[in-house]
Amino acid sequence: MDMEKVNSMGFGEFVDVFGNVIEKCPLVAAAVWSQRPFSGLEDLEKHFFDFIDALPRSGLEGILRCHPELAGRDLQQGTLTAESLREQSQAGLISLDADDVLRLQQLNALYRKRFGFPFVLAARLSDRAAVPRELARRLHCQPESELRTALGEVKKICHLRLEDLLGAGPASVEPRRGWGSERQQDAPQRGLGAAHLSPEVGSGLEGQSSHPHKASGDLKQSHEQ
Ligand SMILES: NC(=O)N[C@H]1NC(=O)NC1=O
Repeated sequence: MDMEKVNSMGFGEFVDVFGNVIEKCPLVAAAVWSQRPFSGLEDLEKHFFDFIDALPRSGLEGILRCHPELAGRDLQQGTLTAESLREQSQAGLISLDADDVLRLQQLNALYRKRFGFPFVLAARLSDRAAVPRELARRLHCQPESELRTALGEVKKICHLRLEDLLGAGPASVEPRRGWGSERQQDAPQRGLGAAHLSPEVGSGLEGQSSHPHKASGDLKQSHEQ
């Protein structure tokens, strides 16, 4: 999809296509539509980020609270959005054994209790070993810096989803200003999770979106890339 096409979209189509680049927050896309035309992906992305950055703290926390836990209840119940399912599967989180799921759920619960919002991490930039490690590390961070780190992850997820939608090729994530102070070294192996998917699990996932927005390429496709 090129920018000409994006700039020609009516409100409804734009929100249909971009409504989930911020997980379960189509309001952000609805607001960004008014800012068109966009000169390119970076410009489009900047409008999403500017909207987020202008939110009061309650709005920032609200955005974080719209995210499903990693390897959490939505995954067990099949109620993840298509995008989130794809990301969690790429990180290998859909094929954890029971002990690993339990450990992650315990860490997620501790994190939510401490900070009041779920642990958010760009799963596609991580893997099944790094996720619990990073979660355990961030549990000890100060609330204010943790809020910033989590929002930085929301922006990384947004960036990758926009790249998927705009066909910008294999998504790259260079650290950018405003993405928070999170470490990069725990997040090197994109796509690693595919290796952990059994064919049955992988093929069973494609129709599982609970979300009306288009998946950013189906799971199978992403495994074949
Ligand atoms: N909790 C959390 O980080 N969820 C998000 N991360 C990601 O990559 N996709 C999500 O839904």
